Amino acid sequence: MITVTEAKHIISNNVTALKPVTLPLLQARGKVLSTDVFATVDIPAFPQSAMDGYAFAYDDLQKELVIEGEMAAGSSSTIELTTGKAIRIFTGAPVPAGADTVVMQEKVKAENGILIIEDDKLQRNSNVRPVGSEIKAGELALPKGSVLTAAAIGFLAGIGVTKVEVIPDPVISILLTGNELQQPGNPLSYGQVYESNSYSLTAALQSLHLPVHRVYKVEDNPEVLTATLQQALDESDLVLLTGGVSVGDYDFVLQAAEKCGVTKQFHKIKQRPGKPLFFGTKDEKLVFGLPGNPSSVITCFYEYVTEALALQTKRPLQLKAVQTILAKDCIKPIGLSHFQKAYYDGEKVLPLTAQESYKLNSFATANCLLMLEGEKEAYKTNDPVTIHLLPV
Ligand SMILES: Nc1nc2c(c(=O)[nH]1)N[C@H]1C(S)=C(S)[C@@H](COP(=O)(O)OP(=O)(O)OC[C@H]3O[C@@H](n4cnc5c(N)ncnc54)[C@H](O)[C@@H]3O)O[C@H]1N2
Ligand code: MOO
Repeated sequence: MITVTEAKHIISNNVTALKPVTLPLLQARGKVLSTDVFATVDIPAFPQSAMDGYAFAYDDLQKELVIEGEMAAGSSSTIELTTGKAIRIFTGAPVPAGADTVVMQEKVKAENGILIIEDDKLQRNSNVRPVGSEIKAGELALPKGSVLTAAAIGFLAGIGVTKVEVIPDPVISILLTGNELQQPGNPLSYGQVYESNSYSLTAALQSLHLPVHRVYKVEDNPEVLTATLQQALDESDLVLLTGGVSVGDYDFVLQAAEKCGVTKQFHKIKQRPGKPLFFGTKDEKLVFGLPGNPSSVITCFYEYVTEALALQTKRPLQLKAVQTILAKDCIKPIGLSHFQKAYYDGEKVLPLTAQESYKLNSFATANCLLMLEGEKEAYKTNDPVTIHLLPV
């Protein structure tokens, strides 16, 4: 069995970023640019008024100015202001040639077509946005590797970009194994359990803004599992299997993966929950065999699958680590790393009850995983510890 750190190293050494695709701007939110984006035009493309008011030539500041004409936003008029004149102007409108300064309408008296300026702070070029002051044609707008936030999308639209080259979302399939699984909403027959792993995985992916391509449900039959895994691999960049990775007579995931040409990278980690976690690769495609217990599935997703997703997408998808202190004494199993469901109040972390891997009841109220690693077994109140914050 390998350690948590070794398992994470194996993942980082075996996952490559997905091939870039070109997408319409609005489909690229949250994705990472795979090329630099340059501006092709000056923005603003014309000297632009930043206020509703009057445009004039600063050299005329001391003169009595005659108001003549009007420039609204969107005006294509190319009139030129002559000396001694001011023009009514609105925010976003082109400042006409001959004018270089705009005074806010709150700081003037405009009577009988004559403008009297009452603004002692006014300077040459006040309230005029120069051509290219947001960005100039040919300048770098956003470098390769930028995450496209809402503001980045708006910025690119604002410089006229309509498409971008980005690292796409991976195509993710979930493959559930187990004859005992029953869909929630149906009555449970004796021996059945409600299928919950596809729900927690789909929701965890949703919180990372990643869609699920398809959920397959397979009975514990090696031929059917192999054929279904093959189909899922053909369609996907990442396959998440749940259940069937342990040593039972009905645990067929490892042999199905081998038959599909998946190279085993690791199986079994010195940890709880999720000891029999499997990770394999087929070319650039990834396969995780998540141990079926509901708490093992979601813990392994957060601790390992997010690492792989971060490498496939170049997005910061891993859980955020925080150093804190324990709110009470706790123990962990000898020789295993323990990811405990816990609650962090901003000052201390409280390990919760129900740490067994078949239970989700305290996980449902946890907001972090408490990482108890290495050989130490007993921890005391106020001991320093690391936690991983769970996304909502
Ligand atoms: N002899 C041994 N037995 C087990 C070992 C071991 O080392 N030696 N390891 C145990 C550990 S630890 C884990 S974790 C589990 C993992 O087993 P599998 O991955 O093979 O999972 P299953 O046996 O298929 O299922 C385990 C458990 O989870 C329930 N389950 C499965 N899928 C779902 C689902 N979609 N929704 C809800 N619940 C699900 C399933 O009914 C079982 O109760 O192996 C231990 N055994
Ligand atoms: O690894 Mo298993 O999750 O301890 O039950």
